[in-house]
Amino acid sequence: MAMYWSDRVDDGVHSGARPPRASYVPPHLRPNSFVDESRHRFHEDPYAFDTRFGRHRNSRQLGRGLVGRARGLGRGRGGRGGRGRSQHHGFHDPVPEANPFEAVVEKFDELEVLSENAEDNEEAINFDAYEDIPVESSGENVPPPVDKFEEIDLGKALNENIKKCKYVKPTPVQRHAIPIAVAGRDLMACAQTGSGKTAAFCFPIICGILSGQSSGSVMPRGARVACPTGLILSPTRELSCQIHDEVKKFAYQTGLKAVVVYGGAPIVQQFRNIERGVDILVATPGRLVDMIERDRVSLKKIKYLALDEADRMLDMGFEHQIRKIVQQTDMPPPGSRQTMLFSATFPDEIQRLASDFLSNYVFLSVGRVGSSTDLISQKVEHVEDMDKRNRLMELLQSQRASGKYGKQSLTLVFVETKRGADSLETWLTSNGFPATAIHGDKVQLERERALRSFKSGATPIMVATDVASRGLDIPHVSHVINFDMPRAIDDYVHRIGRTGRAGKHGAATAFFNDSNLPIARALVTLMQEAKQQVPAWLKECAGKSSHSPGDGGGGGGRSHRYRGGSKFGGYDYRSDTAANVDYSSSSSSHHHYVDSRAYVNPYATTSYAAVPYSVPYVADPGFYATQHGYPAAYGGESVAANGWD
Ligand SMILES: Nc1ncnc2c1ncn2[C@@H]1O[C@H](COP(=O)(O)OP(=O)(O)OP(=O)(O)O)[C@@H](O)[C@H]1O
Repeated sequence: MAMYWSDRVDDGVHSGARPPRASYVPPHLRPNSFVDESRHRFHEDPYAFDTRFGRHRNSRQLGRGLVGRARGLGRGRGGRGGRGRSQHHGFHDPVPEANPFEAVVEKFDELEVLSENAEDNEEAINFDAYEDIPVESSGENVPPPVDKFEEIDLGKALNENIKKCKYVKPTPVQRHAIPIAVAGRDLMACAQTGSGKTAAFCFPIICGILSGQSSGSVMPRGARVACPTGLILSPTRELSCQIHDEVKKFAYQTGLKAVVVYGGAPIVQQFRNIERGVDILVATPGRLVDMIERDRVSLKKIKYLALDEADRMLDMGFEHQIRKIVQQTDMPPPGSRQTMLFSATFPDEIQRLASDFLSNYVFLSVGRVGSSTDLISQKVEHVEDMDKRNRLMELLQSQRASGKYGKQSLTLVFVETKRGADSLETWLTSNGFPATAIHGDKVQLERERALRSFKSGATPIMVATDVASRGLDIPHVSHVINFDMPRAIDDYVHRIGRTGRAGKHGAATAFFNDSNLPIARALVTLMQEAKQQVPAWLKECAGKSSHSPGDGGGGGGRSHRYRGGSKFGGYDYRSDTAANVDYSSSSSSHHHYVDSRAYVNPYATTSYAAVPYSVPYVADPGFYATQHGYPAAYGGESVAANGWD
């Protein structure tokens, strides 16, 4: 008998004789009814992308049975600081879905699937785009990479789900990270945005729990404390929900239970969800701490801990909570659990902090740490603040004129402040451009509504603060506009990474003026690495900014980790002999690959020694913040208030 998704994953099913109230359906569980049934076409970028990656798409329509869904009823009241009364809207509650892959079909239909037979799909996705990415791994006895999922013993059920997801072969980060993690090693992995890091930590957790026959999901009758075996932490509610959806797909029909808990949603409902048992808990840190303090979650059985957006999780906004969760609870210590840290950016001072949580770990970087993918066509324009709206309007008008506007071509506009987001949304809408906005002052229902409206194309423009900058995997985002530049280059990398994902192309436009000078140098370097054309005026700005006092020479909060010179992979801070003299022992190894072809670069280690812009590590948690310009706060808003959960 077919197993229904809602039967397996305990998401807070309304039980008992009373029929469930029709409830608000969060976007993560809702199939996209707006998706055009005609063939999706690869979007074209506004800046004449290289079209060599374009492939013919299969005309076969994948089945898209309508999935039962409930209609939203209540409207959360708006208001600052989440003061709006939050009725029970069934946040991320279960919706009777026939099968999680029904909704997934649309998502994966985005991918270049050429044939129903997975075996024939070798070139289904644009893996060519990743072929020349340098890969570096370091640590003791690093397990070698694989070329196919079948080379790793992931178990029958997971393998079937991987096929259903149309993951024909692993992306480079998966190729390297999964064997390392499946071998039980701790891992710090850095890979470019949109390159498949989620699966890289989900597969080993699912496979490990299944093979270990752990039974965290079974709670004794009357027990109220949930004891998950796997814990995945992420910085935002939306990202946690997205990861939860991914885990559910990958763990479909395995018997594993995945639950998500996050702030802004009714905790009582989430208690009910975890009471039904949980193997893999996906959480935002604040809500998890709350649950631990109320003795409703115990971490004593944790065998797998993954931090997505790990550098964000360990910087000043979250470090305290993460330390509390990882070091001040009953969670087994490093060595007794397996810890995996993933991000597209990994400043070396954060690497140092992170090593507190790891044991004999492997450092893996796919591409240079903090680099952006060259699938994104980047453009920087000099625009004064007072001209930004007009310029934005021009860009949107030209997109509309060329047909690159609408539900198949979404535009994400990043601004610095929440107030700025609201005001730009209003202005765009009143000028005939349907827009929505997402930021941390909106109640969760409004955030989800905004995201849903954007994803569906009902409002093909979304104005966002950094709350939407990391991790979100939204199909059809073809253009990211940095209306306000971020203060740190890493934030720029994550923001533009909302486009150009999974081998697709995207475009990013940044409005730059003198107030952004501190980021100029890092921006130029980043663009040059990604083979982008850098305007001469920007190079001049970079020349000026490199001499700015206090920026360490690189600007953008990155100078101290921007190790010039090496063309290979990333940077494991342990390679810095000054930082870790023991590391250069003969038992450790340092591998460089170009893609999966083993390539040993004899000069790599020494190349790191040439650190032109290095500044000393300061054991001061405020240091990283200072580098990111946080103490001055974003326009008077604290980092936490900026929307991080
Ligand atoms: N092996 C694969 N084959 C096909 N598609 C894949 C594969 N792995 C991942 N994807 C798809 O690629 C997209 C990006 O993956 P994911 O969100 O995990 O990227 P990421 O590296 O975590 O990005 P970010 O740094 O922005 O968080 C997703 O839509 C995912 O389903």
